[in-house]
Amino acid sequence: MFRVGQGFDVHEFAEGRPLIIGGVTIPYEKGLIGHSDADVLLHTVTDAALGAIGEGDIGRHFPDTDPEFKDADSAKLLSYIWKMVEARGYQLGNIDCTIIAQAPKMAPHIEAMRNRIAGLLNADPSQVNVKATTTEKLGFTGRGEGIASQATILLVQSNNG
Ligand SMILES: Nc1ccn([C@@H]2O[C@H](COP(=O)(O)O)[C@@H](O)[C@H]2O)c(=O)n1
Ligand SMILES: C[C@@]1(CO)OP(=O)(O)OP(=O)(O)OC[C@H]1O
Repeated sequence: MFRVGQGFDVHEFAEGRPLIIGGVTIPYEKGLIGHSDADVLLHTVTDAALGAIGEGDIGRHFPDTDPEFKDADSAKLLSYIWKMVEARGYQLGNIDCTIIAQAPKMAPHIEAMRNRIAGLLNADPSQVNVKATTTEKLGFTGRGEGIASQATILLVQSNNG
C-alpha cells in the first residue's frame, strides 16, 4: 500500500537569526523567523508526511501559540511525526523537495540537507532529493523577503507493517 503527501511552507527573513534549512546551518547575513527555528524545509517535509497519513498539518500538532514550541528544533518535531508514520506501518518510498530562494546559493549545502533528512526519516540518501530554484527575482522570494519550499512524499508499507 502506498500513501502520497505534499507540503508547502514559507518563512520570512530577519537580521540576527541563523539560517537553518533542512537541518543544516547555512552561513548567511540573515536567517528565517518563526515561532520555532523556522526551518522551512523540515516544516515542509513534516507537512508532507502528515498529509500522507491524513493527520493534518504541523500547526495542529505543534501550535505556534504553545510556548513549548518556541525556538523548537524542527528536526525534533519531524522525528516525532516520523515515529507516528512508522507506528502506522509506513516507511519512506522517496521524497522530492524544492527550496525556492533567490539567495543564498543552496547548491553547496544540498548534499548535507539530503543526508540529514535521510537520517531523520530512517532512510537512505538515495530516497531523498533536494533541489533549489530562484524565482528570477520575481515575487517575495525574488525580492529576498523570505524562502518557500515544497515537497512531495511517497510512503510505502513496511515489511513488518
Ligand atoms: N537559492 C538557490 C537557487 C538556485 N540554485 C541552483 O541554481 C540553479 C539555477 O537556478 P534558476 O532559478 O536560475 O533555475 C538551480 O537549478 C540550482 O541548482 C541554488 O543553488 N540555490
Ligand atoms: C513549527 C511551529 C511551532 O513552533 O512554528 P513556526 O516556526 O512559526 O512554523 P510554521 O511553519 O508556521 O508551523 C507551525 C508552527 O506551529
